[in-house]
Amino acid sequence: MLELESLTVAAGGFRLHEVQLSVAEGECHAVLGPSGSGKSTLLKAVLGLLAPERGCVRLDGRDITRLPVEQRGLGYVPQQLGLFPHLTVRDNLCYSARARRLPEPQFRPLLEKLVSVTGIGPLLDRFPSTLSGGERQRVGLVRALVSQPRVVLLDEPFSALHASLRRELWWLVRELQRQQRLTVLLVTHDLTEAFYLADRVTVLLEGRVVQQGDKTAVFGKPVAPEVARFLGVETLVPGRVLHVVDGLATVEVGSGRTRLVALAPSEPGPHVLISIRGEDVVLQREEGRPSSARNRLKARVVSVRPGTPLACVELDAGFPLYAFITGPALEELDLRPGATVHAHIKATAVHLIPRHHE
Ligand SMILES: Nc1ncnc2c1ncn2[C@@H]1O[C@H](COP(=O)(O)OP(=O)(O)OP(=O)(O)O)[C@@H](O)[C@H]1O
Repeated sequence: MLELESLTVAAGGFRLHEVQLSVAEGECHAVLGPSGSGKSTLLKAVLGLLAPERGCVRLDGRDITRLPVEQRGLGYVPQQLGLFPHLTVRDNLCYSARARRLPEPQFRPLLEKLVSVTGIGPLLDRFPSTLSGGERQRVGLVRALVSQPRVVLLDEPFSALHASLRRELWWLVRELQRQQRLTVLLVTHDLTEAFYLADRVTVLLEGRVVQQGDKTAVFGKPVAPEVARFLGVETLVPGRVLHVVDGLATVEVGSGRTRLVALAPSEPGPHVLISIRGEDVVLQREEGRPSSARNRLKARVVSVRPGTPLACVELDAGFPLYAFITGPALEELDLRPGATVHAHIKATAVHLIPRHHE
């Protein structure tokens, strides 16, 4: 298990504050946050490239905070991939395994498998400077995994790859996690990647942990408006809780003409921010179709933004509401600006973020 306790790190004028984080064996933990929030600084401190001001890093209960990088037993795929320019791809790949004195028969089968899955076989005799960004990323990933570290730190490892290869490598990482109980600490901008790969996530904003937990809970129930915005929640409107009965809250939206039913907020208090993910809004052209959704709103289409795989439909439901639907559904429903639709939203998909300042 990898544990960070009250880790405080300074990098120039920037400071990462009191980070508390633990990754269980075989688990993938994603650190998410906007550019400049301190994600790479966090990884560098775990790896030993930056000395923390306070706090500690433990691996299986052992304090490794002051150990040199090479003695920590961590695999690392940095953003700047750090491949040795004077070594061929093949020698780069074998370097860390040999440095860890792994006998060839022990890493050869895994190396061959990784080379084949990532498609870097034709690159083995080339030098890093001749590779494209995506090729370098694949080589960097294979190099980190082939030395069979128990914990691997990945800093935006798939960002230069096209979508299909990226997904294939997600599969690979997941498979290695299952087979070898590989523990992964992943830094990414890509929310889909985090959702696919991670078991738990930490959201960093301006050097502080603002939310941490199971990925479904964090994505579904952001604790603060900034987290909701960062996690791509489209609908965020102020509301007022009118009453709570049996765990269900009735909320007045915006100016008060529309009401929604939601799960009760985590803290009492009337003022909330209502957060609804676009994927959770189901659209119908005709009224009266059976539905288990507690919220059924008549709305007008304001605009349609095509996209792959989901289009974004902006609606006026008495408040600005955004729905994500697939291309075929968009055609089937023939949604154009001005059209009337019915938006169905389950109470469990309406999340209320407490607001303290009113
Ligand atoms: N050595 C340094 N000197 C000065 N500022 C630094 C130094 N290292 C990092 N910073 C600053 O610290 C902040 C956090 O940097 P960091 O690389 O950790 O962010 P990040 O969340 O990984 O960003 P990105 O997603 O853009 O990679 C940034 O504002 C960066 O400019």
